[in-house]
Amino acid sequence: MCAAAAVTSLPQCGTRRISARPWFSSIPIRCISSSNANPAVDVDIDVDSARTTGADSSSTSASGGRSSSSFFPKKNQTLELVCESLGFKGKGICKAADTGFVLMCDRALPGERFIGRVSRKKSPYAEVKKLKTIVPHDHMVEAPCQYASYCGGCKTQNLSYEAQIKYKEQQVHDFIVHVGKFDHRDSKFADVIKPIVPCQEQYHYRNKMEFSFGTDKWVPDVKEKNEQGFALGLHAPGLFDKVLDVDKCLLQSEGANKVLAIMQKNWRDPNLSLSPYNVHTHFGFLKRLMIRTGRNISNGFPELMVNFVTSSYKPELLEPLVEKITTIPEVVSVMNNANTSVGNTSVGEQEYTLYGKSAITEMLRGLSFQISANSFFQTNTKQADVLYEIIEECAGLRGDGSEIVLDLFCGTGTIGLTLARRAGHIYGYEVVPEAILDARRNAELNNIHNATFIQGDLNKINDSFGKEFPRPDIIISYPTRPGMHMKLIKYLLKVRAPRLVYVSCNPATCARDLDYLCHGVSEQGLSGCYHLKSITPVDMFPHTPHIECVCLLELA
Ligand SMILES: C[S@@+](CC[C@H](N)C(=O)[O-])C[C@H]1O[C@@H](n2cnc3c(N)ncnc32)[C@H](O)[C@@H]1O
Repeated sequence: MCAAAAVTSLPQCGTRRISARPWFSSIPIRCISSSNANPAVDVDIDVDSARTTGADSSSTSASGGRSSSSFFPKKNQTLELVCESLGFKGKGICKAADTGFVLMCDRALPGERFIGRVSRKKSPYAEVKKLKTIVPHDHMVEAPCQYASYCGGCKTQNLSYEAQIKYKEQQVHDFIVHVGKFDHRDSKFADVIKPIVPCQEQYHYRNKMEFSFGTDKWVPDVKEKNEQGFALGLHAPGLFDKVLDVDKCLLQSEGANKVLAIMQKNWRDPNLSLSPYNVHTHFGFLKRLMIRTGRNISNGFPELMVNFVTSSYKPELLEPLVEKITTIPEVVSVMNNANTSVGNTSVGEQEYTLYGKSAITEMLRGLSFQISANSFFQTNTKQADVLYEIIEECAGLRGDGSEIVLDLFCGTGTIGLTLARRAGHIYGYEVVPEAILDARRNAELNNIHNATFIQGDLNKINDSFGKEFPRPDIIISYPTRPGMHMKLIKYLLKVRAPRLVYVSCNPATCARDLDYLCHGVSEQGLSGCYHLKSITPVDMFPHTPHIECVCLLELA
């Protein structure tokens, strides 16, 4: 078995794209030659050798005992399958009996035996839609949310939390081995991958939810044309124009649910003449409802911001709703982002305060942060505290005020500011100008004077990057899901900061970037210069497939 995935040409973005091939977590793989590889998919796995996987041989399939290379199911073919594990994006990984051919099924959970129909062929695997469960999955629990089985948000609510985190931990391990090319047979490997840090609060942990208004109410399992009617809720999975009407979401705070309930009771009242925005005709007024939960920094009580995203500015139309929702004492801010564009964005061209303050506050690691309607802020505050504590431990600042910290992808400056107390100076880098303004404001709010925030695109850096600040002793890098651009990898390998803390929200691109930093990038003539000291998976979002990781790298 080869633990390495194939390396092919670098696409334009400058880094290998990682295809979401989650099944490799549990099956033997072999390298594919770069000449055979799809140039758009730079890390790929051939499942040819998957015959020995131990897929449940008692399940029937159309394979007839052939190898996976000769077996390829037809579109619409029905198969009886057993889900073996959970992969990337939370899809269930199944294998056709005898062949090991991989089929992925949304919402299939480990241990579940089911009938599935092949919906999509995507060599070298296929996607399956579940038709009927024959034997339920292992570690089954009752999902407390009535929408859990079809809302796109919580895919694993009816899988015990212990099992959820076990599969997340497994995924990180497998990406590190198969994409990152770290040798799991190495005696030190077991110490490098730390146990996943679970989330103490598995419900009501989100401090921000965005609901859509829609003209097409989505009723699950009704094909194509759905029940007509207006809806306020969450987009049906994969359907931008259909909205699942929800009156409660168990991931948001109790206060936010009170707001949602009042909205549901009132917004359709014909006397208010409110219309949801139609994404096809572009008529209609109400686009989105965003509810944010923060905390009053003087008394610690929750405070709520409600943000209406509308297609025009007509405060008189919103007034009756504002009156109703402000009867909830926690509501301290009602905002209106008016957006005339046809795009699906919640950021308005103009922002108006309809009631109270224009920003709410929150505490993180003892610091206060201002959160305005469109500010980026970690969505699980309590677990962000835990994540930042791990980051701080990894950063290992001496605390003598001498060290320079570079906080890449700094957002509103939260990580850097929490480290500033023990650092000489913090330099934060971020592409969104508003986030930089928030970061500067947050520094002021906390009386922090040793932090500088610089706006810039880290995908477009050149050789002069790094001239604005002294050589860093510690670099924190927390990119978005695509991971780091090759230009940034080159900079990191050139500047050789003694300590690098890589925080990731995508274990696939995380593993790729760790491979670059530790083993080099042969196509670019770059040698790796780091040792992976530890990787700590952190569960920030129970019931969803998301996983964060904090990786500590030290100069080799
Ligand atoms: C995962 S968030 C981390 C934010 C922050 N460090 C925190 O802990 O809350 C990633 C951040 O990277 C920023 N970002 C995305 N692409 C970027 C780019 N090309 N250059 C600089 N910043 C970027 C995003 O705007 C976002 O604030």
